[in-house]
Amino acid sequence: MSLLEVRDLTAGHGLLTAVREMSFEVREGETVALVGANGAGKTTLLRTLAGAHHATSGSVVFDGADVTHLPAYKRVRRGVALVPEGRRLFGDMTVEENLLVAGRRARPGPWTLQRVLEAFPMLEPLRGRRGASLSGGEQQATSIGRALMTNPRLLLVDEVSLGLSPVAVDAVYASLAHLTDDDGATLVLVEQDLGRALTVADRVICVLEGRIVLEAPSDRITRDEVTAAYFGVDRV
Ligand SMILES: Nc1ncnc2c1ncn2[C@@H]1O[C@H](COP(=O)(O)OP(=O)(O)OP(=O)(O)O)[C@@H](O)[C@H]1O
Repeated sequence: MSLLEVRDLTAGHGLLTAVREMSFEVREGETVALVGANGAGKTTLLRTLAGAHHATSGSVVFDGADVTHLPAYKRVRRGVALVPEGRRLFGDMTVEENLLVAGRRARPGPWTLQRVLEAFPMLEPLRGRRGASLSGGEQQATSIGRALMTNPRLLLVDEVSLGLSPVAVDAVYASLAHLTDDDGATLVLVEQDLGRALTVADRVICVLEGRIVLEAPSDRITRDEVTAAYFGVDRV
């Protein structure tokens, strides 16, 4: 059974429709990469799945229950966690405090402060550092760790690589691989780097102007085919 079922989902900003009648499913344990140019609607889609943005029409079914009209905090309790674009840490709070705050209303589950620090070894020496003083990669790790503290069944990660050095991207992906391989986590992530998306994801969904234009298992699609869909170019 699918963990997530998205049916004809539409969402927008005022008069602008950013997500147009999107339908797709995500199975438990699967990693799905959302790719598409800037402004294609990926962030609006993730925020709508998390309940941080209102759906105009269509539905979001999580673990068999319709959550379309549930606010974000209630979706968190059911196991949906969003790592937002820009990371949005509490800058004046330490890494440890950022993690503990997220854990306060957590679902019961395996993720504790200790476990997050084990999954992201780079955070252990930074426990007492303020969020605002961290590098981009350290902030991204803290932001993912914060989402894990809620014990999610579905982790939505926006712009994993944005603003990170190649070394930091590798470190963050190593931790994500650990989550999917060892813990069977279900991931939907936005990734601008197509090569990376095809490597880490089981399936790639390409979005163009708010619509899904290509959906395929990563091992049955070429980078050229994704690039063509990405730019809306028809290749014969
Ligand atoms: N707060 C907002 N107010 C008005 N329009 C918005 C807002 N956020 C996004 N949009 C518009 O909605 C459309 C989809 O944007 P969205 O951020 O979801 O795309 P994206 O694929 O995530 O792009 P990016 O990679 O730049 O984040 C764009 O046309 C964008 O300009």
